[in-house]
Amino acid sequence: MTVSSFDYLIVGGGPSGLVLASRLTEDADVTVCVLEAGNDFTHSPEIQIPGLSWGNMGRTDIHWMFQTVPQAGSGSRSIFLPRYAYHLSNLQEELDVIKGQNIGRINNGHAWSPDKEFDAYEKLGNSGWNWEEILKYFKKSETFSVSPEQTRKFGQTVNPAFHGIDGPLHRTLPRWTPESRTTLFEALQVLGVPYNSDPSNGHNVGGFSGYHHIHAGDITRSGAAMAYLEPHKSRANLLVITGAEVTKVLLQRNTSGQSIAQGVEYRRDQKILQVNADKEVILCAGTIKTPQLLELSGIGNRHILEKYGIPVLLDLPGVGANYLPDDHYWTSYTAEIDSTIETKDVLFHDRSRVAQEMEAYKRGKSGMMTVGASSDFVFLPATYFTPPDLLKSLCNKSIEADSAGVERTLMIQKEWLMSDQVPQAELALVPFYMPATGKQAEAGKHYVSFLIALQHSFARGTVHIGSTDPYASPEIDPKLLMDGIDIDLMVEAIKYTRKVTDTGPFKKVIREEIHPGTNVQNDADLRHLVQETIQSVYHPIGTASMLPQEDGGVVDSYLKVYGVENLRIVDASVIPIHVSGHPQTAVYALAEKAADIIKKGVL
Ligand SMILES: Cc1cc2nc3c(=O)[nH]c(=O)nc-3n(C[C@H](O)[C@H](O)[C@H](O)COP(=O)(O)OP(=O)(O)OC[C@H]3O[C@@H](n4cnc5c(N)ncnc54)[C@H](O)[C@@H]3O)c2cc1C
Repeated sequence: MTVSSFDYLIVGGGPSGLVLASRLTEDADVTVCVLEAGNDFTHSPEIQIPGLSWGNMGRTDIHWMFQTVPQAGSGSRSIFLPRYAYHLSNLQEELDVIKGQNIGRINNGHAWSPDKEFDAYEKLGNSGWNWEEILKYFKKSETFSVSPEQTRKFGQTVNPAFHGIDGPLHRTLPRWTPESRTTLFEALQVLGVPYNSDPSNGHNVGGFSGYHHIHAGDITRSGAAMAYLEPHKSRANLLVITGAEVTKVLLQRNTSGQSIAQGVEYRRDQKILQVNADKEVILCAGTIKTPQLLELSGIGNRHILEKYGIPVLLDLPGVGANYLPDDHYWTSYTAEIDSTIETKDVLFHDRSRVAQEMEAYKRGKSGMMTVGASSDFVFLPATYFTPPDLLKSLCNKSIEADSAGVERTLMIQKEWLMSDQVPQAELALVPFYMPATGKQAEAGKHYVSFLIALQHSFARGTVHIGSTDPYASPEIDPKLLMDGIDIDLMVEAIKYTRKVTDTGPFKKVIREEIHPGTNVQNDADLRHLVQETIQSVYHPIGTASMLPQEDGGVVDSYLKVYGVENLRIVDASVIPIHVSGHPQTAVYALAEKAADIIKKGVL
């Protein structure tokens, strides 16, 4: 067995792991080793070119192909829940129970969340975690660029109060927008939904064109690997080992009985190896794998560990417990539209058009390949799309909570339900055929779809080991739609989407509703449709929540695991409550702040 040692061992090269690796090795005297199960795809065109990113969906070499356990609340279906692996590049994709890998990961990381949502971290007992603080780190992570033409088109400038100008990650506005964007914003105006020219300023309600992690210069995707790792790969104090799957944290007890993390065990090329941490082991393995690693190492709910014969080093019932499955689980609306309106459907049916668009991308950095699937969004508080009586009755519903922390997050979410400043539903405009069920598009026809997603699901599930096999998937049970609130909100959000497409300018271009379909009208049918079609957008959090220990927390506000020395968690699993913006930007900010905490020497 080969053993070596570093100051910090980082388990997982996703966004959080790579931010930490880059920031900690700014000090040449500090040594860091990143162990990542996946491989490095940073420079492959499928990762780099925004328009090709969707083609990565389902690639087992890039993703951990997780699947949930069958969901009683959604037709006993298992929901596909991919996770990126080896985030040395930053992607986005999905699927079933093995792993794929990709170091770094790139997404539409959006900071679009209102100040109130981040302030909730502090309200839950995490001192120093609030909007002002998170904004500081958003800005540290970002270089935001807009051209004069984009300022004219989107009404947005670089406002240094809310945007960074020299951070590692590049963000910009889309170069190509679908024709249906204008139709959408006109219809919203008729309905009284405001246009929001900068949803990053702490107020994210309304319709807007989102900015993406794309380099404004060469229009390639800007993710953790490209932004945080590539420029520093040659640092003598940084080692990144890919294809290294960590199987457990090595813990010892000192003479006073305190558990101390000493290193990790990992598998690479069929060999089992060990590496030691002189200062800390930092878990950045993500919401699904971090709780699994803790449990396999003897940290977790005593009953679960005992069930699998794992010696209990620390009884910490919060591990794997506060699983907030998705802030954006979704169904869809799809309709055929007037064929004079240009959509991306051409890319699915016309090879010569694909070649033409690739050429436009290569030569002029223009056209459909400069953007991902969706660039235009509507963020709606429930007060915009839910009748007041229904809202009141949803707020009065009681939901079972298995810890004080969960109970408090649910209370906060109920307050947000009544707020006209906290969005509850996102409609993402998808300019092509994308129904949530598998009907086929007809070649030559043009379609518009909306991904209709909830932003603050009330579901609370679990992620626990289902065996002692470190290479097996943990049991993922999001308990989708079991809370009695989400399904009603979803039904109302679908009705509102129909209202948008039935309004003025949109109504004129709609030919036929394909999904849900004109035969699905009453609430009972819509509820059934939601149960049968709901999908994940792959934004899980919370399985190692930052909360007071007595409230079911796993880490304190310095991200240190309660009751263990030298073990920290810095990834999406510590986020205790969802924000309405897509989470990746929050993860970058979290990791930037964590790096400062560690550098300041908070042990
Ligand atoms: C398909 C898809 C699309 C998404 N789209 C968006 C989007 O558009 N916008 C957005 O904001 N968010 C998006 N997300 C969510 C976003 O990717 C996550 O919130 C974010 O990546 C979380 O970062 P993390 O560092 O916590 O964990 P992860 O990104 O999950 O990184 C964990 C890393 O640890 C590695 N790892 C895990 N276990 C081990 C082990 N035992 N040993 C070694 N390495 C290990 C993994 O391979 C992975 O590289 C998407 C996610 C997916 C899966």
